[in-house]
Amino acid sequence: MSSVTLKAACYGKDKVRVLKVYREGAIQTAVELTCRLTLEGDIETSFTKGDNSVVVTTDTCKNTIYIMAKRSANVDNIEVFAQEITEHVLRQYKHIHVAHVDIIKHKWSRMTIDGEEHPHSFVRDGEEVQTTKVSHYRQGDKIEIVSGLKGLLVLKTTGSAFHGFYKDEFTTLPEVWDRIFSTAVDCTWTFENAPATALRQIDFAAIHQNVKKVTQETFANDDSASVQATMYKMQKSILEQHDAIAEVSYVLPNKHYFGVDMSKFNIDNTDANLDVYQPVSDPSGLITATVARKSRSRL
Ligand SMILES: O=c1[nH]c(=O)c2[nH]c(=O)[nH]c2[nH]1
Repeated sequence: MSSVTLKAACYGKDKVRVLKVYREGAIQTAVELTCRLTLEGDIETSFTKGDNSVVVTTDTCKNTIYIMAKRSANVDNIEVFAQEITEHVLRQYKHIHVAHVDIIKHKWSRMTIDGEEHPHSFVRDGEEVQTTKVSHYRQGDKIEIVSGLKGLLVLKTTGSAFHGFYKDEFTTLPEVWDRIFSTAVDCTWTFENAPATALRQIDFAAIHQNVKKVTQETFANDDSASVQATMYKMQKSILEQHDAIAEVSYVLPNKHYFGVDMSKFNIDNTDANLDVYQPVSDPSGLITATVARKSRSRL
């Protein structure tokens, strides 16, 4: 008898890149995605016995993504497109019990030419991407959706302080009442469990747009005591505005900008005269938190 056991297994195709063009008369729209489809189920024997009869090939996973993209009117709506793929997989392959679809949507914004939106030309105006991970379980037809925005680079030149922190013999950081605050926003939000039919009704695009708006508004308007405190305000606001969201996580690097020391040149670049900074690519601070609703039973 074997002394080992297959504890978990999952496989599929990653980095499947798709561009779908929607044509409505002269107006065209470009949607570019990077997709991953991975499967779980009665696939143990493919690992333990070399039995490929249970393997829906990773090549088929790739083809599934392309064919679903061909058929779908929702490629732009990544949470819905992902659910279309998971539904197909669970319907088609009875021995597959969980289908995971991860999608990254790249930015193609319509060009404005001579003040007019161009019908078929687009520009990558920022590296920010939209993401989703949809996990669809055959048991109970349960669908978990985690969506996100990543790579949104922001900076403010005042309205950020950091003082009153814990000090000991290792502390050298000076307290500041006015500093640069810059971060690359990585935010994910998990949807409340709901029947598959209800999940299809959620306006995912509107939620994405509003999470971005709240993130930017809070970043800009908050008199920041720390990255931690500003982040929590973003999370609280998102949960207050969206009943469909169960929890929100942020990963925010604190991209440091330090004043350049010009004392050797007899130039004052401190306090009220501080206006030349050195951006420091590393190390950076890293602040993360997840905020969820208090369970109703504890209210
Ligand atoms: O907003 C901040 N939070 C920290 O925890 C921290 N630590 C640090 O050195 N600078 C900062 N800034």
